[in-house]
Parts: sequence; structure tokens; C-alpha cells
Amino acid sequence: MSEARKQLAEQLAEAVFQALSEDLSRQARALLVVSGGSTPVPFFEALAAKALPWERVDITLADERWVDEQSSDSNAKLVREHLLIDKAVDANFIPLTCEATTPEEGVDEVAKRAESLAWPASVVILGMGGDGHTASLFPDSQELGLALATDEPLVAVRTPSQPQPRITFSADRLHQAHRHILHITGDDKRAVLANALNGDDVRQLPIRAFLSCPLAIYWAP
Ligand SMILES: O=C(O)[C@H](O)[C@@H](O)[C@H](O)[C@H](O)COP(=O)(O)O
Repeated sequence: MSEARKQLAEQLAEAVFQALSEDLSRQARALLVVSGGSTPVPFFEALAAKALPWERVDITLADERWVDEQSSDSNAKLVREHLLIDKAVDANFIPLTCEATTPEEGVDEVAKRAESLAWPASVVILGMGGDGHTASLFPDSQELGLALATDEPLVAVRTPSQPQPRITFSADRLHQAHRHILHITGDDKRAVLANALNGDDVRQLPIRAFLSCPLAIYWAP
């Protein structure tokens, strides 16, 4: 990993540490919503090293692949291996899968679980794919319109560009946060973001759903 990306991860971890500390100074619990994928790993490990009252922190995912938690595709596995470690081992992690065979069958059970969290979140950390998706709001998903319009917290998603069915927080629920952060790296994603900033068709580039709310962009080459 480049030094620039390592420094970015450290800076992001410090910003999230400050945000959680601030919120925990005035409320019993704080909610952190993180994204999966490969980008967050150094950030997760840097944040896990921070001294917080982690037992008062709820952590959940912006979205999840509907796979077993032992699968290498599982975002929950990623969080358990890289964030629920070190000082953060006592954080309360709420996964987005359940025993149901499909996300369509499991979405109501997971939504009940998610409703118990300390919304609005302290921080929502978003990633972005090369197609401008964020969370599991994919431009080629037949459920994108629903996920952008509903006030339900969670949506089951199937999309041709992804091998697994998914579950995602809706745009409405992901907006229910005090702070929004976009964490991306590389020139390709910078170009996609520049394109997103130059247009307003959210269904073309779903990251656009979050460019109007105050959004801190953490990018490194
Ligand atoms: O489940 C997921 O895959 C993520 O939530 C997804 O939205 C991710 O943030 C982007 O796909 C970027 O992924 P990378 O960091 O691997 O490029």
C-alpha cells in the first residue's frame, strides 16, 4: 500500500475517532456505519487502535452480500477481521444477514435489528465502485429506484454486475447521519467522482445521491 493511502487511512481514522468521541460525550451510544470492499481495510485497522469506550459504539454495514459470514465475500467477515480487533474488540457489531436463504426473505428480520440502533448515525462511511455505485445502490439494479425512493431502512438487491444477492440500507436511511464521508482511492475513482459532480442523474451514478448532503471526501492516488 502507498504511503499516501496509509496516511489517508490514519487521517480518516482520526476524524472518525473525533466524531465518535464528540457524540459519546453527549449521548449514551454512537452508531458508525461502514462500507465493505477492499478500500476500508487500512482505515479499519487504524480506527481499531483508537482508545474509545467501544462498548458504547454500535457498528453496522452500509450494505452486505447475502453470503455466509465465513465467505471471503462477506463484509461482516471483513469487519470482524479488521475492525473488531485491538481496542475496538468490544464494539457492538450488527450484521445485515440472517438465517433466511435470500435477502428478500430476511430483510424484515434484519430491519427490526437495525431499528434498535442509535440513529441518526454519528458517521456513515461510503465507498464507491467504478460504476458510481455506493453501498449496494447499483446503476444496473432493478431495485435502484426503490432503494432511492423508499423510507424503509433496508432493501434486498439483485444486480447483473454482482455475483451475489445483496441487502443495502436505502438512500433515505443512509442520509440519517450527522456526518457523511466518501473514502476512495486511485485515479479511476477520482475521474468517476469528477463525472458524478458534473451531472445530476442519480440513477446513472448513484453516488450522486450523497453529493448534496455535506460530504467529506477522503481520496488518495
Ligand atoms: O459491499 C461492497 O462492495 C461495498 O459496500 C461497496 O459499495 C464498496 O464500497 C464499493 O464497491 C467499493 O469497493 P472497493 O473498496 O473494493 O473498491
